[in-house]
Formats: sequence, C-alpha cells, structure tokens
Amino acid sequence: MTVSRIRVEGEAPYDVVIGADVLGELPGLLGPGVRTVAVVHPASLPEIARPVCGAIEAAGHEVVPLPVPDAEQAKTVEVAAQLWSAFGRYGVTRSDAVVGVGGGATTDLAGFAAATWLRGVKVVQVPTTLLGMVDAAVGGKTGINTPEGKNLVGSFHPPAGVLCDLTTLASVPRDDYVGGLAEIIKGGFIADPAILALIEDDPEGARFPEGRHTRELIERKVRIKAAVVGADLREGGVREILNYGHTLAHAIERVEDYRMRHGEAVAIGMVYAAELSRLDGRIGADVVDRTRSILTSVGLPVSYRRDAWPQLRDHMRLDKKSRGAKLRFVVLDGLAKVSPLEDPPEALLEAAYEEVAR
Ligand SMILES: NC(=O)c1ccc[n+]([C@@H]2O[C@H](COP(=O)([O-])OP(=O)(O)OC[C@H]3O[C@@H](n4cnc5c(N)ncnc54)[C@H](O)[C@@H]3O)[C@@H](O)[C@H]2O)c1
Ligand SMILES: O=C(O)C(=O)C[C@@H](O)[C@H](O)[C@H](O)COP(=O)(O)O
Ligand SMILES: [Zn+2]
Repeated sequence: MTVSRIRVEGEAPYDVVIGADVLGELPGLLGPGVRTVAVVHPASLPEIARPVCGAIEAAGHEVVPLPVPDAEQAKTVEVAAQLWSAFGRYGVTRSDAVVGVGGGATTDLAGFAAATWLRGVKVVQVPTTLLGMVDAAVGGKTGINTPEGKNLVGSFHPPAGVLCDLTTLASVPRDDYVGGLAEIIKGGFIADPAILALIEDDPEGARFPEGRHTRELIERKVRIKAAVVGADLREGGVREILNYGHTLAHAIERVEDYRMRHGEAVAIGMVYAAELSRLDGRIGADVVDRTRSILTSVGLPVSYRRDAWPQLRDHMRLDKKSRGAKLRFVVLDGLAKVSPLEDPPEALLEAAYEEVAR
C-alpha cells in the first residue's frame, strides 16, 4: 500500500502521513535533537502503544509511556495535571516531545498537555480511530472539557506531524468507527460533495476499514481539514466551517455527560444545522433529506429527545462561536456553500429543533 503525505501549511508546516504499517515514519516526524518522548495513550490500549514505543526506542530516544483514562474521561484538568507532574518527574524539556496515541480524546488531551507544558513543547499525533485520523489529530485544536461544557479550555498548538497507520483501524469498535464517518460526511456537505457520492455508492462498506472507498474518504477529508487549518489556524474566519453541526452537538454531549460519542452528536447537530438552513430559506428540503438519509444509511442518529431543548438551549450559550449573548451557527447556502448565521431568532431555533425532536 502506498504512503500518502498531505502537507498542512501555516507558520510551522507539517505532514499528515497516511498508510499501512507506517510506524517507521515516526522518528522522521519527531525530528532531530529529541531525547525524551512521553507517549500519552489510553491505559486500555497497551497493544497499540507498545509498537509505537518500540519504534521510538529503536530510533535511540528515551521513552516514557504515560497511560491515561479511556475516551472522554481523559479530557479533564485532573488528568492534564497528572501529565504535567509526569513531564516534570521524567524531565521533559523544550527539546523533548510528546506523542499522543489513541482516539481524538487522547490526542486532544496530549496536544493540550504539550501546548501548556513549558508554554509549549513538540507534539506528534498518532491517531488510531477514524475520527482521530480525519479530524481531531490534524489542525492543532487541543483541549479538555470543564463541568460547564465541551472543549472550553484549550489552545491552538499544531503538531510537528501526524501519523495515520491504517492498520490500527481494524480493532476500532464498530460504533466508534461509524462515529468517525460523521466528520467525513460533514466534509462532504461543507466542502467536497464527492465524499457524499462515495458513501452513497456503498454505505455498508463505509462502515468498515476494508470498505472499497475507505482510503479515498480518509484522504479527501484530511485534505479539506489541511487546507482550512493551513489557511486559518486560530479560527479567525474560514476555520469556522469545520464547526458545522457542532453548536448543538456539543450541547448534546454535555447533556449526555459525555457518554454519547462525539460523532453521533455531530450527526444530530448536522441535521439541526441543515433544518436551520432550510427554515431560513437558504437550502431546499432535498439537502436536508440527503443529510438524514446518508447519516441513517451508515447507522448514525438523526434525532434527539424533545424534552432536552431547554437544557440544550442553555448549553449552546457557551459555544465558542457565540459573541456576547448572540449565538452564531454555521449553515449551508447549498452543497459546499457555507455561511455564518448570526443571532437567529428564538422562534427559528425552536422550529428547527422541533424537526429534530422525537
Ligand atoms: N481537536 C479537534 O479538532 C477535534 C476534532 C474532532 C473531534 N475531536 C474530539 O475527538 C474526540 C472523539 O474522538 P474519537 O471518536 O476518536 O473517540 P475516543 O478518543 O473516545 O475513542 C473512541 C474509543 O476507541 C478506543 N480506541 C482508540 N483507538 C482504538 C483502536 N485502534 N482499537 C480499538 N479501540 C480504539 C478508545 O480507547 C475509545 O474507547 C472528542 O473528544 C472530540 O471532541 C477533536
Ligand atoms: O478543527 C476544527 O476547527 C473543528 O471545529 C473540528 C471539529 O470537528 C472538532 O470537534 C473541534 O474540536 C470542535 O471545536 P470547538 O472549537 O467547537 O471546541
Ligand atoms: Zn467534531
């Protein structure tokens, strides 16, 4: 299988390397002069962390394996503080590096710990879920949750490289894998409708790493993300499009106490954003129907509890796109045509939720 390298431009350009059995590329991404490498990984995935540690050790670095709690439980200030203590104990300096191995939750945490330790040390991300590869590990958004909401603390800290070893996808639980499809489908609606056609061509295959179009879907989504974050790292403009569906999604995750997968919440959030776009007169029912049908075809949810609306509305206040009391949504004016929707009337917000509610 070939190895692809997708460049992310910006102040400090880096590569997203994609292929099977590509761990040999890791020392090159770490670069010269690194002595100690802290490998942050879920405690539940020792079999995935071990070869990563082995590849780093074989290149002559000193490896410090740092297991953290699984999934969203890792994205807390307590776990970040444990990493800071470990970095101190093991002497991680500004010429050393952190490697994040795992799903998006682990790479978000590892990136955040690296961004804040000594005001910023090098991080290389090794995503091992579909969602991590196509979204979380690329682009330098790092963060943790607080009791008030999702990703409320974090920083923009681009990695020095991202290594997507496609062989790791084989063991990802089906529902977690399918969650990653939500972020790929998001890419289809906001930038590259060819993604939608590929999934519609083989929705069952899309649910598996060995699917006919998997490699192309991954690369198309990574290219979208690389182009957007390369142009606007700090979300001053175009990067906001990557937040399509996320205003409601993050509120749902908060209501669910982070027990719902991010991708599942994003799927519901995209239906909501599509309904907002339709009710605001921007798109026809065809795009909304396509949203529901493609999400359903791969097994993603498209509705949420009616009685949760007051709580969801309250949590949306703290969305990072809000400006003062004014909410801001990312909406569609058509396929691959994205706009901000500022300060929508409450009646519109409620009417769109009524279309999502069950
Ligand atoms: N920073 C960003 O730009 C960005 C973008 C999108 C999502 N995110 C964040 O990413 C997170 C979601 O990521 P996710 O969907 O990868 O979830 P996750 O990190 O919770 O991983 C899902 C599950 O899969 C397990 N797992 C990981 N790799 C595995 C493998 N190869 N084999 C078997 N099990 C494996 C994990 O241990 C976990 O239980 C959310 O916190 C979300 O906010 C961040
Ligand atoms: O990279 C981005 O920018 C995104 O918005 C990608 C999202 O898929 C991702 O979930 C991100 O973490 C959400 O960011 P937030 O700023 O709304 O927390
Ligand atoms: Zn997301």
